[in-house]
Amino acid sequence: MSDFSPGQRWISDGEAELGLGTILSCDARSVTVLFGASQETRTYSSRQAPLTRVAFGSGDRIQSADGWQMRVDDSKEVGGLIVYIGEDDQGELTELPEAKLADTMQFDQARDRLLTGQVDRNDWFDLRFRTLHHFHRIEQNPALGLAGPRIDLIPHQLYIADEVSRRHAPRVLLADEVGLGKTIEAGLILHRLLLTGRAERALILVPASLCHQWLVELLRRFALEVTLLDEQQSQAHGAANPFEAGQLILASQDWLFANPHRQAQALACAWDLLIVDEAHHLDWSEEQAGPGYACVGRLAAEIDGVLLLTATPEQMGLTSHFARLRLLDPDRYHSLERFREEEQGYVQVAEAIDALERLPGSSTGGDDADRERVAAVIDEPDSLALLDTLANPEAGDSQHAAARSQLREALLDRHGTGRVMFRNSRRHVGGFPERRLHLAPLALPSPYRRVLRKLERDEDYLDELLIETGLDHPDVLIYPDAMYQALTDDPLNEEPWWQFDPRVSWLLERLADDGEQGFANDKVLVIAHGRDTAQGLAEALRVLGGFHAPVFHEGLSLVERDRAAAAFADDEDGCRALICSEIGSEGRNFQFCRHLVMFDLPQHPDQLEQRIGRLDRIGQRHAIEIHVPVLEGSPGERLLRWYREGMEAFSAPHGEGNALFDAFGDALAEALLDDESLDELIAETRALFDSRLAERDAGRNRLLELNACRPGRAEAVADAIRELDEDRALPRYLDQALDIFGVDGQELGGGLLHLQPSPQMLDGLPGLVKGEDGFTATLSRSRALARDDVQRLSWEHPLLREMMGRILDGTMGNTALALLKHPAIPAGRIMTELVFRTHCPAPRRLHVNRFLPPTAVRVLLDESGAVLTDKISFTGLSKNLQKVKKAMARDLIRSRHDRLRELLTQGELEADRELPSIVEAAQVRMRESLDGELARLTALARLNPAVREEELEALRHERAELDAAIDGTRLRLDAVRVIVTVGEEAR
Ligand SMILES: Nc1ncnc2c1ncn2[C@@H]1O[C@H](COP(=O)(O)OP(=O)(O)OP(=O)(O)O)[C@@H](O)[C@H]1O
Repeated sequence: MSDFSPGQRWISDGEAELGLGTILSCDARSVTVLFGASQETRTYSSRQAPLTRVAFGSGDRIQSADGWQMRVDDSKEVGGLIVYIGEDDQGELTELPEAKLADTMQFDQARDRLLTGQVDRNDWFDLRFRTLHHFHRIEQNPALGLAGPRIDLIPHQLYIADEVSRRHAPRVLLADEVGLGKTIEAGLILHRLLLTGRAERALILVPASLCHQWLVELLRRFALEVTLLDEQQSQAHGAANPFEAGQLILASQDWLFANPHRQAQALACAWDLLIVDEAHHLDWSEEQAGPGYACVGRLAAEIDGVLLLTATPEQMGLTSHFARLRLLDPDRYHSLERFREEEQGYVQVAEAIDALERLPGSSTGGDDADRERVAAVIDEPDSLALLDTLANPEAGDSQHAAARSQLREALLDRHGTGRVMFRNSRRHVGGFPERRLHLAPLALPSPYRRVLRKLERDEDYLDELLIETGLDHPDVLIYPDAMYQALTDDPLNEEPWWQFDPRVSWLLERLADDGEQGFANDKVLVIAHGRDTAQGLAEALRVLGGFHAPVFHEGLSLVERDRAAAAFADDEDGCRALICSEIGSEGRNFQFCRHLVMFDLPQHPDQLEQRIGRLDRIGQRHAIEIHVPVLEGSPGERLLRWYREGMEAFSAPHGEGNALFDAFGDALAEALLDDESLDELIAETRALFDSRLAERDAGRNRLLELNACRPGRAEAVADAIRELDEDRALPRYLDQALDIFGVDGQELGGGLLHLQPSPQMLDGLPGLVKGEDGFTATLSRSRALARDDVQRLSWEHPLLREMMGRILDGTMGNTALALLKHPAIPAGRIMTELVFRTHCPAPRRLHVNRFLPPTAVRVLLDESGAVLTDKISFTGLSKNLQKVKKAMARDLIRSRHDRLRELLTQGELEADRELPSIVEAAQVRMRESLDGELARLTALARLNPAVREEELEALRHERAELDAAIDGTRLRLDAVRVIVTVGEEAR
């Protein structure tokens, strides 16, 4: 057709991704086009070629094949070809023939796509606008990143996760008591940082025995897929750095700490977050740092965000505890001496915080006393000013509340372990099951008795025994089976310990007993201190009772351990008993079981608590039955007395185990053979225990508790999550998005939905692969919690994030044309509905999205250019629109090309009017946040000379950079819909 001539530039309607095409040849029948950017040539029938002529107009930016750019002012036609006239990058007036346009020119901007006739479906445009609207709304929701995971809303966890993940580079010790959900807290923090784009890469280091559990929890609860790395996997990467194999790497501490080469590789990668579980094993002393501490120390020096998890932070002693805090915040924890002194002052600070709650009021006596209590612990001018505000009756309630909360924060932050450590205890969280102790006194068998009597008679024999057995003191006393085994000269001919040890026959009886305290119909977890004991016991049950129980100890491979744990967890065919060694079971979740047998006792009270913590965890629905077989007259029995009478170790966690062990551990070892010294020791232990409890309630722990969960804030987060859970827009959006992406959703009843890819599905989506079965999901949190096989759909689910991301990052729905029938508007008029989006280019490390998420500005113009935005809402308009065939849409656009171009330019000016208020609001948010942080550091610097000036400077610099970045925000056209009015006859 005569429309075509060689050298003209056209674009394919159906394959816009081919780029800008050039007509090579044409005649009456066919036209051949070369698409230079994709090296493709296409020949079409001249009469029906799906091509649109590319013609730019005034204001458009175009690129030349030589790389320079031009803003078009005008154009002329020379021999059927367009020549553009405008200013180049240097502001010089110049000409550019269309043949010289860059083949690679992108037509992904809404403006270009529209003007070149590329229109998407009307419902895509609709979805795009709604996506932008919801994305902006959700990005700003205070619960973002905490609402998606499949967890129960437990206040102390939500508070910690929210508080920590708001921080720029969180570095904290999560130290809740065993089983209160530290893994969940760490998962929530990680999830939020990833979702908000403030972290991309995380390294998670956990004991080998917990690798699989972490892997499963992160996937099942947080929909996070992590890469589990071990030596074998690493070797498969050859010379490449295996830590680059994924964004989220999970690795065993045992492996990494022992492997300097792999440590160097881990250090060579960029990470945003380091998570270290069971961090009490990172020990440090002034003479020497353990290998774990050294490795984590090096990583923590490089990585901005660090989460250390431990239920028993002081298990390795106060010095190690302090060293771990220093690793997190070297500025705050610069001197052990000072740290110790500070701890003495905590009672006063805790009292001051309680007094703060009672302020303000008139100047009556009681209030004065409270004010003095607060004044006694502060001397910084900012805090004094806050106290003055509280004392000022003229200040309103909200000013009082704000001053109180800031002062509280300052006190918690500057005194005590405030910002760095979070420790919740069952005592103040509440709602945990009762613990019941059942003792089974058993006669001491003669092979054990013989040795013990000799030890009691002959003081020197202990040294001989230690040499002979190679065991440590007091292990040799409290683990008689190990002692016996070590003394056995000829293991083949002498009977094994389990043949005569009455604890074995007792256990077998219990396993067969179907009474209330028997285990015939129940699961039981058996923990023994040593791995050899655990193995021997399993053999004994098999040989003597035909009872099969898997063993779980540190010597097993990961797979073997996981297999054992899975066999135990299995409700249907699983085994009833699992035998664990001390270290092997740490951190594991066994709350589906209520019976715990302590086959022997550990030496350290924190280990005792770790044992009970396997069962006493969130999710435990029964009272916990703790069974201890006791060999009468043995050191083990004396140890039991120390635990029970000295510190009530079996009734509830008290967190004083390490202090008591530090004070009396040595004396205890001596008293294990002597009842008289034991009585004295128990009395002393009890006295210290009682006094520490009293002190704790007033001082350090009171401060920790105040800091670890602030109920008001926790409730606010939970409310925000519930609001998202109940968001009625979600099912509507989901319906529309699934339909457009080609996913079939089938209601299964009971709030369940089965999602299945349809043959038309647009590419693969998370969990959905064409030709494969999909997955079952629910919007309900409680249903998802009740059923492991059902996924929970939320705004944060990967499927929704992916669909939203594809829409917002791509061109999908950024142009449309629709018809509007309206009796009051003459037919043939056009309206343009323009959607602009804020763009704030800034380095990623600034996380500018926290203050300014992509924000939409909608402008609706009628043909005359009148602004109708406020008169006709998006929804009001949208529901009255009708779709139109693409070819007709292209013709309509072609026919109104020039007017559309003018309207687009006018729309830009209209939208720009909105920009200053958007920028200003973001600036206010940014300043509130950073100025607070700056004030905190400045105040800390006054108390703590180790806070470096460079650090304050860095923060000031960040504030300045953010300020400039936010100021540089521009609006860009994100999508445009042309609306053409039609008369009633078109109906
Ligand atoms: N909010 C929650 N919703 C549902 N389950 C939870 C929640 N919090 C914790 N749990 C479950 O309770 C158990 C204990 O949680 P978690 O493992 O996080 O505790 P922990 O403090 O890390 O324990 P440990 O001190 O033994 O390492 C886990 O099985 C976990 O899945």
